[in-house]
Amino acid sequence: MNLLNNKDALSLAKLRDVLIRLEDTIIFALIERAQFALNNCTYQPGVYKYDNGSQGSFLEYFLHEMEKVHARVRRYTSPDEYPFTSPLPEPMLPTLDFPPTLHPNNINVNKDIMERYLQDIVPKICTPGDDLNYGSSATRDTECLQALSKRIHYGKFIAESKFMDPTQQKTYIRLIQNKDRDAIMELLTNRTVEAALLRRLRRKALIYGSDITETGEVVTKEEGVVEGSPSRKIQADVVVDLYERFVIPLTKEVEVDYLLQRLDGWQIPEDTN
Ligand SMILES: C=C(O[C@@H]1C=C(C(=O)O)C=C[C@H]1O)C(=O)O
Repeated sequence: MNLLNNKDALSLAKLRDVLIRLEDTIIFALIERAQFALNNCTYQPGVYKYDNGSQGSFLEYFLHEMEKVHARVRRYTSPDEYPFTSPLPEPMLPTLDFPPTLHPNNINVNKDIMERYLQDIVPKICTPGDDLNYGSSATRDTECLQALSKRIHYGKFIAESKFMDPTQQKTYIRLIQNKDRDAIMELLTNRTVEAALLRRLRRKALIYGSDITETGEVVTKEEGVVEGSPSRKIQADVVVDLYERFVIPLTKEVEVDYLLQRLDGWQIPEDTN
C-alpha cells in the first residue's frame, strides 16, 4: 500500500493509532534486549570488513546483511514503489538526509538513531558485562532499531497529513517557502498529544514490566534492571526519557525535513497563492 497516495490512510487519527501501537512494539523490544548483558564487543567498530573496503562493528554487519535481504524482498514485491537499482549502496546506514523515496516500513537505520540507542539506551537497560550471547543481543538490537526507525520515519506520513489539512496548508506553504524551520516545528507541534503520550507510555512500561503470575498480586517493578531476576524488566523512567529526549524530537525533525522538501516539483494550487 502506498500511504502517500491513500487519503484515508493519511488521516491523522489513524496515523496516531499506528504510533500508539508502536509504543508497545518498542517497549517489548527493549524488554527483550534487556534479557542479555551489554556485550560491548558487539559494538566495537572495525571488526568486520565489507567487500567495498568499508568496515563496521558486529552489529553493523548484522544490520547490513538484514537490510540487504529486506531490500531485495521489497524490490521483488513492489518494484514500482522502490526505485532501487542493484546493487544497493553500501554501507547501508543512511544519514538523516534520507532520500525522498524512503518508506517508513523500510528498516534502514538512521545513524543518529543508532548512536543515541547505543549511547543512551543500551547501557541503561542491560547489565554491564558480557554473557557471550552476541548473536542474541545483536538480533534484539536490530529489532529495537527497526522499531525506533519505523516510528521516527512515520513522521513523514504525519507531516503529509498535517500539510494536507486545508485549514493549515496556506501557512505551511508560506513557512516552507521562507525555509523557516523553527516556525514549521512550532506549527506541527502538538503539546497536548505529546503530554498524553508520555503519561500513557509510563503506564504501559509499568504494566508491561510487571511480573504476572498465575496467582497473587500483579507486581510492578519500579527498580529497573533486576540482577539475577528471571525476567529482567526495564524501568518506566528509561522508556519515558527515551521518548522525551530522543524519539519525539527525532520524529519532529523528520517531519520538518519532509515538509521543507514538500514543495519541490509540486504545483501550488491556484487558490492557495
Ligand atoms: C507525531 C506528531 O507530531 C508531533 C510529534 C509527536 C510525537 O512524536 O509523538 C506528537 C505530537 C506532535 O508534537 C503528531 O502530531 O501526532
